[in-house]
Amino acid sequence: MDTILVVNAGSSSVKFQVFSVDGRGALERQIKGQVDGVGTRPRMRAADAGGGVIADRSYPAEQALDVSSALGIAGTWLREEQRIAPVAVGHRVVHGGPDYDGPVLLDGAVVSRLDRLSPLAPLHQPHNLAPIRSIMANFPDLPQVACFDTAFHRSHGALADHYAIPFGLYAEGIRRYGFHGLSYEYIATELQKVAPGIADGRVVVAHLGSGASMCALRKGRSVDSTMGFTALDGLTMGTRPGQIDPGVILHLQTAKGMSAADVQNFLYRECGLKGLSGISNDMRDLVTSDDPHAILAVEHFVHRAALNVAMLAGALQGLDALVFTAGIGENSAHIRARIADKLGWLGAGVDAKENARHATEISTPDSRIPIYVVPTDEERMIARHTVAMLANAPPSLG
Ligand SMILES: Nc1ncnc2c1ncn2[C@@H]1O[C@H](COP(=O)(O)OP(=O)(O)O)[C@@H](O)[C@H]1O
Ligand SMILES: CC(=O)OP(=O)(O)O
Ligand SMILES: [Mg+2]
Repeated sequence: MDTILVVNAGSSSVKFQVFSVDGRGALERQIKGQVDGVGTRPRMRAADAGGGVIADRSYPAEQALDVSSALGIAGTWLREEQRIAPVAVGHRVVHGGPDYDGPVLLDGAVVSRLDRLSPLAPLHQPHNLAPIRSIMANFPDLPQVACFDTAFHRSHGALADHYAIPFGLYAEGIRRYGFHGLSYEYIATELQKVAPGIADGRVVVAHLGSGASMCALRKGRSVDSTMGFTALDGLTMGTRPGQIDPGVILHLQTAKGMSAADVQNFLYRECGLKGLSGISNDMRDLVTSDDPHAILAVEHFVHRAALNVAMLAGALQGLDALVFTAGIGENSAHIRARIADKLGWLGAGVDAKENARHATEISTPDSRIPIYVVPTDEERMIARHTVAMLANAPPSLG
């Protein structure tokens, strides 16, 4: 049986999965792992097909100071200890720019083109491309497929896609792309199974992780999202501010003499939960803290999330369901309850018991809006795209 490796480098973690694929293209997960706590408490964990732990290792912070080192840890373990020999590798690549509305088979020219988008996703794109280059150098015949966060949002209409800036800049690629599209695409397919009654309705999906965004789905397609040209806009995030008046940036440059590089570092690494709390970018550290700055940071996250649900409900002209997913959305009953509480005026209500056990449906029977928790699986989505790409490009299989 063939094996597919999937690599998903996020802003604070490296996730990977190994799938077996049978002759009909059906996928079965063999290994699921991640290296997280990058720069703070690096830890690699991996489980086998049955969910049994096959690795759980902690590393000194200086051994995984950045996502590249985390990629090295995962790669060495997969190669040397698990002896993985995949027939193809699927990668999450955050930014596809205006050129890509679907997955692409990678070669040197495509990688160069994607590299030009690195300034638009400095926390992700370089880490997405690093393993592609390294695999290309060491295994030049191994097919590699890039799957983009932006692709699923290409269904947006002009109103969602344009900024109110001179029209010609759109053709130069200055658009509201949206991100986390692989997660939303997966959730859209999952909803057909777990909540078929609402899967074709108007759904806001809240992908709340280290990077956080929301997507307005209508009939399973993205019609709007809180992120735009880059993954900076929208919600309060771990280290990114979310929505911010561009005047603040101008002020930082003119009054405080910050360079473009300073501002980039500030916006991607020093803001959000980390900047507000002065304590941590990790929601787990903040929800358990009674420090007033931590309390403000959590309240800000909740407030902005609730405002954005209402904004996207406006884009959808109604709301048939709200779905929570990703690290915070799947694991923090506390944050879910607080966001839902702020949506009480819309008729949203959370059942404390169902929420505490992370049930699929956590709303009360009389909630006007059904609320779901659906674990995302960007890697499985990437594996599906990779298998489909190989089926359409059989020569690469060899
Ligand atoms: N039990 C929990 N309570 C609160 N936050 C959590 C919990 N588990 C995970 N998280 C949050 O999830 C975030 C990671 O989410 P994830 O979707 O994996 O992010 P990314 O893909 O951007 O690295 C962590 O930063 C952490 O704050
Ligand atoms: C686009 C983005 O912010 O991704 P992540 O949440 O994985 O950092
Ligand atoms: Mg992620």
